[in-house]
Amino acid sequence: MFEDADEETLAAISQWREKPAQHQPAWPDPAALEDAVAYLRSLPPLVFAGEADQLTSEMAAASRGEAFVLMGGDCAESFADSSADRIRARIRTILQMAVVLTYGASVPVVKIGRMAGQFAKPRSNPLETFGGVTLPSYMGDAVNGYEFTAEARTPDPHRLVEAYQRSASTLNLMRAFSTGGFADLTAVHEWNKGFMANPAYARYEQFASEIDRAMRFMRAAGVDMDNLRTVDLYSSHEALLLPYEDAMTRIDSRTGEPYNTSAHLLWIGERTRDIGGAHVEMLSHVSNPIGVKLGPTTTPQDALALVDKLNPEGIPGKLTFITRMGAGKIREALPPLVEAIRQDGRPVTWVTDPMHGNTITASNGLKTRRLSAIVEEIDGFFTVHQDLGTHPGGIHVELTGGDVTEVLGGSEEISEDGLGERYETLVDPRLNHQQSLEMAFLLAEQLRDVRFSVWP
Ligand SMILES: O=C[C@H](O)[C@H](O)COP(=O)(O)O
Ligand SMILES: C=C(OP(=O)(O)O)C(=O)O
Ligand SMILES: [Mn+2]
Repeated sequence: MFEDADEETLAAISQWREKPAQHQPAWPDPAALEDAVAYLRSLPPLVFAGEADQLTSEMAAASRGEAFVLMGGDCAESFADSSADRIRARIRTILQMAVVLTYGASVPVVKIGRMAGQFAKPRSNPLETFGGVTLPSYMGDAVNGYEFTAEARTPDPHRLVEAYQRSASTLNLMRAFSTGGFADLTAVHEWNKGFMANPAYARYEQFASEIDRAMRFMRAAGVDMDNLRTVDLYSSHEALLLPYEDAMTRIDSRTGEPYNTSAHLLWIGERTRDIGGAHVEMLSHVSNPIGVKLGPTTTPQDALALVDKLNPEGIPGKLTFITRMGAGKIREALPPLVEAIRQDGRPVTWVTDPMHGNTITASNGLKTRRLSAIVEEIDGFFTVHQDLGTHPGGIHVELTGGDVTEVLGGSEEISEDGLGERYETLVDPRLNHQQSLEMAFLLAEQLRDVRFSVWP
């Protein structure tokens, strides 16, 4: 399925080594890093080239307004939370949201987990000081431990191998859950009815009962519900750790093209999207669908340079811009980028990340976000695309399947005082299960007003 690269291809893939690489851990033992990378190179791919191609074509549909993308998962996955129960809860949340969004948009929802590999984080500060002691910041379980001790915080390359293993077992469960009956539309709909049983969500009752009627109609009209028992669920993560991503880059024997086999879709973070940097160089050589986070300082020239580098031929679905502007900035910051890309003509899939531009510090010092700001950024994203006649292609969110208290607001209001109760995230605050579903209902109401291009 995958074969050895010829010299020319290898040389092309390796060009990232000549470029400046931001946000790489200071590995104390380079020989141990090399050993871990050599071992990873000998391990099988986690995803297959044909699956990545399938996702490219689905991202292309989203760029044309014929599908809507839902990407979601932890800010930072952890080894401890890659248990069956936690993975199942996250997948269940994504599936429940997807049903609501599918009804709202009346187009297929492309489901992508921010999981099975989201184990590395860029940090604002490489060092953290606590009680007079300064140590390396936590950079994700693929690099170091969260515990504030010198031992845990020292980057350890064995963690790269564990990240691969955890990714493999997570992906195995994702595949099992998406095809083994867990994703059955009828069952997912029943879970949503369970959510709606809480009077806190009474304002979504009408929408939920419309979905219920649609389900009854499908059954009455003779739709074979047995055909609606499986879904496609893709994996994605930020391609941050270059040696790991390089080790997972393999040659597809069908086409001779390199693919990053650590996930279906890889994205480049806001902090590493420098056009002359190693991350952009690395992903310019693989055939997967690629995302790039774009913050409010992005210029139209930056966006066009990324298209030139990452999708010079304008392959539909190949390049997704994940904008994370902030609720107060998106209405000014996004239009010039969308205009420039439209004039250029090469297709881009536009996705909104309404989380990372809306991070605040609560009075008790915890990092948080307001659900109202998240919803406001989504609203700005839709408004900009509606005004320009372009397609809002999807949403990228940080969420978890559990009942955490990390994001403020929601109908089961989480206040600043309640934040500390179950604040479990290792890096950024995530929507809990209920807030995720509530956001899906709010978004679905908005999607109903969007004119998707498959509609007559
Ligand atoms: O998503 C992650 C964070 O926004 C990023 O890693 C920076 O976090 P920090 O400011 O806590 O370092
Ligand atoms: C670090 C992240 O985002 P960004 O690169 O947009 O800041 C993230 O998605 O967790
Ligand atoms: Mn984050």
